[in-house]
Amino acid sequence: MSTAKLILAINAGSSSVKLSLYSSTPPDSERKTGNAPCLILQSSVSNLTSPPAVFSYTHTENSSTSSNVKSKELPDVKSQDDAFKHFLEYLSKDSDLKQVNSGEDITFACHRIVHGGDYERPVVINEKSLNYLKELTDLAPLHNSPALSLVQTTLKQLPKTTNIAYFDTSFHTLSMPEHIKTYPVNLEHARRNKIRKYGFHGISYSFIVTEVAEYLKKSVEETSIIALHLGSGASACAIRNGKSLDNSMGLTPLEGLPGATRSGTVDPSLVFHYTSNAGRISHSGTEDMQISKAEEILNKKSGWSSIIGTTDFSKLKSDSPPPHSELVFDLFVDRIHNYIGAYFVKLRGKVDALVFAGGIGEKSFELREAVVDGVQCLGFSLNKRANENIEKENGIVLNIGEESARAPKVLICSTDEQFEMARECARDKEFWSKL
Ligand SMILES: Nc1ncnc2c1ncn2[C@@H]1O[C@H](COP(=O)(O)OP(=O)(O)O)[C@@H](O)[C@H]1O
Ligand SMILES: CC(=O)OP(=O)(O)O
Ligand SMILES: [Mg+2]
Repeated sequence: MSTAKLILAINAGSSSVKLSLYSSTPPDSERKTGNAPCLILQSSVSNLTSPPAVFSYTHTENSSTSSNVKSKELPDVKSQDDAFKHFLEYLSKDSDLKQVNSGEDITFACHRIVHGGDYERPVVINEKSLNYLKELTDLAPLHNSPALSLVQTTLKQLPKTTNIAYFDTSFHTLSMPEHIKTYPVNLEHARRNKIRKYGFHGISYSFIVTEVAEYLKKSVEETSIIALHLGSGASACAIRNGKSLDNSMGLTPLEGLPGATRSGTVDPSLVFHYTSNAGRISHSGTEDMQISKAEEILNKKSGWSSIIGTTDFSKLKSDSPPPHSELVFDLFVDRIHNYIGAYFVKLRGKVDALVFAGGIGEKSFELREAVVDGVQCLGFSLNKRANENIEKENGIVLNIGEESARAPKVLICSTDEQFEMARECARDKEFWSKL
């Protein structure tokens, strides 16, 4: 009898929901590494911030099944929860997927929850942990609330499934030094109110450093990189000897690089000049999310979409780019340079690679070229042909740098937060022992 169980990994991003279904046997008591989960199905709903939303659904073992969907527009899907419900309904009607007869077949649901507060590792979702996470919703206004509504939907629709929360913050929490985590404000007040730098995209950075280390044939503990996760939310991370040293995001995912709808770092007094009622509660806040007008503007009405009118970054280099496209492109490259320069210094120049990831990092060759062009002084150099022809290459990590024994590499990593959660889940004896 097979002991394999199904793991559904759910990644609610700010503009998308990405879902992957895996099968996995229980962790091996002999081997520490556990078993790599085996991918059965991949699905996503993207463009949630530039409707209509687009649905895709692919059986990995059966490329010819009629259940597969390449890209279908879903005009009625407006939120992450709508997207998840659409996926669950589609899955329940998919008679070609032999491994799933009903929702009861899914043993674990791994949820990406962006803000985990003080949680240092993943946690089973129960009343206590759910209440704690609800208290954090205001600290990740674009993420925690939608992700928790997916948790509620899972609890309702898949009542037999064990739900586990994985946090973007955990990767940074234990290793980021105190002087980097601390904001220069009254320490007592900051401690009482849990005000510090948390850092985000940690599930992605954990995946990236593991895969890059394997590519470089080094151990994770010997691998130091500057990683850029550039998607609807964008951040940079300095990883020293496999661990997070610094991340450009802060108390919330607003700090640092600009995003599709987020301003990133601005002079903090800008909010008082921008609107005189900045501190009032926003009308778009819900019962679960009490955000101020200033937070709403900086999180949802800023970023490049506020300048070019779309959250679709690929429009910047299209045949008819919107007005101010060049300004937005140059501004983004400039802010990325700020972090590469700073992190190169923080890593004392001991950098194995500059790594591009996320929707923009993986797809925009123009952005990669402009970024690398500006950091040649640090020894990075690009192979333009390789950079422009990555579609022809296979592999999770691709080299787009000029070959040189001494120079740091320039890499693209197809990041996979769903796989990272499933991989962690597959080797966690504690979670399996409670089944
Ligand atoms: N070919 C492309 N060129 C440039 N940007 C792209 C391309 N395809 C997708 N993107 C951008 O990637 C971003 C989404 O990245 P992703 O990491 O999937 O987002 P999320 O933050 O929702 O997880 C969007 O801003 C989208 O415009
Ligand atoms: C933390 C964050 O910004 O996530 P995403 O890029 O998925 O929106
Ligand atoms: Mg994302």
